[in-house]
Amino acid sequence: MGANISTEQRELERSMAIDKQIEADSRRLRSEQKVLLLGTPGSGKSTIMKQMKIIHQNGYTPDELAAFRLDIYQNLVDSAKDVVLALHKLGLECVEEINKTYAAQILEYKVESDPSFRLAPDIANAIDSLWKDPTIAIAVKLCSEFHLPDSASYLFSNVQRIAQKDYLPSERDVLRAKTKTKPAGIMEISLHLAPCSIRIVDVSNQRSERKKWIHCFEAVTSIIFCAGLSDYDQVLLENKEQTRMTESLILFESVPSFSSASVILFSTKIEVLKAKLGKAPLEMYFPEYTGEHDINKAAKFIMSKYMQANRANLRIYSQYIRVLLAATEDTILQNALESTGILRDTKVL
Ligand SMILES: Nc1nc2c(ncn2[C@@H]2O[C@H](COP(=O)(O)OP(=O)(O)OP(=O)(O)O)[C@@H](O)[C@H]2O)c(=O)[nH]1
Ligand SMILES: [Mg+2]
Repeated sequence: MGANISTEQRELERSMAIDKQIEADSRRLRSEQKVLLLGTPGSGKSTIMKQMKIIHQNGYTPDELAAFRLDIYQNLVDSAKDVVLALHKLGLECVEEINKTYAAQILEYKVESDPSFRLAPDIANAIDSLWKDPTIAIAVKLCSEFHLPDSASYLFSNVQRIAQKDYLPSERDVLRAKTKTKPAGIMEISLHLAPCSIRIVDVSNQRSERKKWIHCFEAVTSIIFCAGLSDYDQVLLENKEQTRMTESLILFESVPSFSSASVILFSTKIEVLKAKLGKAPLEMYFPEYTGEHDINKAAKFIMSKYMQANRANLRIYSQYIRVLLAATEDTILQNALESTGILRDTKVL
């Protein structure tokens, strides 16, 4: 009899524990917001994830920072190779004779995948010298077909620090690097911001393999759509007829076919737009644009193109106005999410 009571008692306790767990789970699910980052490749989705980690999760540990070392070397060397190839393509020659030799060296150089690999001081000097060649400054300023990768000038300016033997990437370096993600890789970050939890999902390689990641839309509360403001003059490698902005607008227009969640339209790369307006006037691409080099007018105009693409009348919260207030590019990278309040002000969600 005693044994029976204790069995019943155990059953009851188990059942109560299960009920408690179900209740806790459903409370958690009710209060959990799932946010999906959407946007064309290079529009800044992973940079937002990194920002979240820095702002809300105490940033990166030294081991985590060290894990970015090879990516940063790779970004630096790839950007230098891009510069050399762009000079060749445009028929531009370096002013300094030595830089012609350095250019050849850069094209030959390979970053190895071994974690103990360190950037050779010779190659750092070659990149440093090439970057300072007067031809580059002229091409950057005047040549609309000379596209530097977004973080190239930052990485080139820091090349000697990056090439130090004991180099440990800083958080700023991490934000500037394009990290190699697995094809169709899905990254998630969970933030506990009372009174609710927010799970942000970043799906890389959204240009292809849509079938594989479309399930990420299930139960999505909001979508953060990243719109690169500087994309208007850049053609796609895959399709020379289309600019990155056209591709982005097409993706934005297709959102309602797979989700009815509210959309936060988040503009990125404002400082890249600012640097570009002089040499690639917006009116060359959109004759109806009349704002000349005014950064506020240009950003507003580009965002209006997205608003026009919102044919299904999604609920859109545009975030560019406050982002525009940030003056320098570093402030933008560091403050973009804080200033927009996307995650601090849960009412936005
Ligand atoms: N200057 C500047 N660079 C930015 C900004 N946002 C992103 N970047 C840079 O743009 C590059 C691409 O950004 P990512 O965040 O990797 O782009 P993504 O949307 O995740 O790209 P995929 O993973 O290929 O889909 C990186 O080098 C970033 O540092 C911005 O607001 N300003
Ligand atoms: Mg990414």
